[in-house]
Amino acid sequence: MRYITDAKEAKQIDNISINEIGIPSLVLMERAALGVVEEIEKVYGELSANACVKRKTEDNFLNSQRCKKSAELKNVNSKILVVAGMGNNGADGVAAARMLEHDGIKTAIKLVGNIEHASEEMKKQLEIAKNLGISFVTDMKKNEYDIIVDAIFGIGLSREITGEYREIIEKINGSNSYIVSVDISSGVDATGGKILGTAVKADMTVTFGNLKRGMLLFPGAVYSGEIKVKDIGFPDKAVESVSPKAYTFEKNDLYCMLPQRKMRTNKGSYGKVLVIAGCEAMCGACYFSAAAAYRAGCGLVRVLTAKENMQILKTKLPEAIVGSYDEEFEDGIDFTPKKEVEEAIGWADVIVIGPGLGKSIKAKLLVKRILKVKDKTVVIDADGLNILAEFIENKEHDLGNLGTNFILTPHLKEMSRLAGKTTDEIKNDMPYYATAQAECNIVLKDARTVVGEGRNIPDGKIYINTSGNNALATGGSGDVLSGIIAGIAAQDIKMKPALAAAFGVYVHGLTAEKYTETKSRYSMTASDIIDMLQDVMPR
Ligand SMILES: NC(=O)C1=CN([C@@H]2O[C@H](COP(=O)(O)OP(=O)(O)OC[C@H]3O[C@@H](n4cnc5c(N)ncnc54)[C@H](OP(=O)(O)O)[C@@H]3O)[C@@H](O)[C@H]2O)[C@@H](O)CC1
Ligand SMILES: [K+]
Repeated sequence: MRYITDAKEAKQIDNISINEIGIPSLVLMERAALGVVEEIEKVYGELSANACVKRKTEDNFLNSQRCKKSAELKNVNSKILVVAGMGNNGADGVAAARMLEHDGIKTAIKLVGNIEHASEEMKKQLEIAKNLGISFVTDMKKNEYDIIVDAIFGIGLSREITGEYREIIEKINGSNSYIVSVDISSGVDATGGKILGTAVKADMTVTFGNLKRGMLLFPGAVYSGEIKVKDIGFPDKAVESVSPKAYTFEKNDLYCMLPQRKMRTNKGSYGKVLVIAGCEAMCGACYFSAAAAYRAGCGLVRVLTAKENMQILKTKLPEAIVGSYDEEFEDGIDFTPKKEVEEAIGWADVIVIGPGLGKSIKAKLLVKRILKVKDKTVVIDADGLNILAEFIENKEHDLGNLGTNFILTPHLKEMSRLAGKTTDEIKNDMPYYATAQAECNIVLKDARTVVGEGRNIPDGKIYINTSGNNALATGGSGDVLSGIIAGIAAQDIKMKPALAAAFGVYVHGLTAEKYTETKSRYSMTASDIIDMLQDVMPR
């Protein structure tokens, strides 16, 4: 598990490390600059060997790829230009320039901003650089440098970028150079990922201590390139006392998140998932969800679906207990769920409702019933969410009333209906909409899915997913996710629903990474996601 900080938390960690624990600011800065230099020298080595770097497009931002380029970028004088602002981000850049020169790589510095406003550390770094005779330039010629280091603004960016700052950022973006941003791309808001007027389109960002939210969330993610996190010596004590609200998973978490498979266990030991899904002639979504729950490791899956789907489900997924909710409706539209539905609800540890369920009266009555469940984790997905949105619109329900046992899995459009906001509003502040609107847990799905714990959960966390790729943009992918989350939650009913949801999202993403190691990202289907679970779940 890795912390992700916002601008305020990152500054607090700086502050505690320096002012309370007593690590000198210049010591941290020296390590930060060394971290930048280490990464630059790797790139520089490739450039010197006539390899160059392909600038990324939005589509392949997750996979910054180096490639051969024929353009003649080599310059006999200065190879690297550090563009430095007047704060400590600029100071990191000036320190890095000094170290690059020390290592024999010709480096120049271009200052931006009013030197009278330079921070104390910046003044010190400038003094050292001048004493060493590092060259300063006043102009930045296009394509003169192999590498440009963006050290204009870091986490101290506080407003829209205008004037000379804007001009230089546009010049940097218009160059052919490989661009390395120090700590965060200048122009990206470290908290929300917004672009404050303009921003540097980095090929690589070397960030210090912890990932910043803004470089993972859109649109900031597109401007960050490949991200390298450098440990510059912020003590754990400082990080823990700030206890950042956001986190992400890493591969080694796979082995500690799920309960161990002990020797003397049976199918009853790993939980029971009930999937209420599929309407007449809509069987696929139900199958995907149920099959994924099994592959995610739960012990038993039971399905309640439309009568017409039963045979095909029994054939395609013989492992599942298949029943129908249809019999329950024989009394007409005034029915209340009776035997089979009530019995199945009582049986389950975790319930999924919604995939392919349709919006019929039957579906609405089923959702209404499930919304009353209080004592088990419930995943509401797809049509379940659309029906819930309708209830909310008709004032029959309130998003705020759903308890902490519920996990909603909306994509942006579904969240827009649930929250009564535009998709742009949701898109621009995903952490807020994943946490602040409801008491329940929300899996807000996008290329960078955000999972939030309800607004009233003390110390509620936000999970920002970093696994996966665009191979997941395929029909049925969401149905599979609902099943994975339920399958994980069922194995440990004490696990917080938000944690099960976040881990499910992470595992779902890993399937795409695994798949595209050997196969085309254009070809992955929902069935492939289910199959790949065998390769990504712990052995
Ligand atoms: N603390 C430490 O020792 C360590 C810090 N570290 C490094 O320091 C970075 C944070 O440094 P920081 O706090 O000095 O902020 P930074 O990002 O340089 O920007 C502040 C400057 O920008 C200016 N400014 C802001 N917005 C503007 C705008 N739109 N347009 C124009 N100007 C604008 C602002 O001006 P002002 O608002 O004061 O007028 C001020 O001059 C961090 O990201 C990391 O790289 C590491 O070395 C580890 C140790
Ligand atoms: K920067």
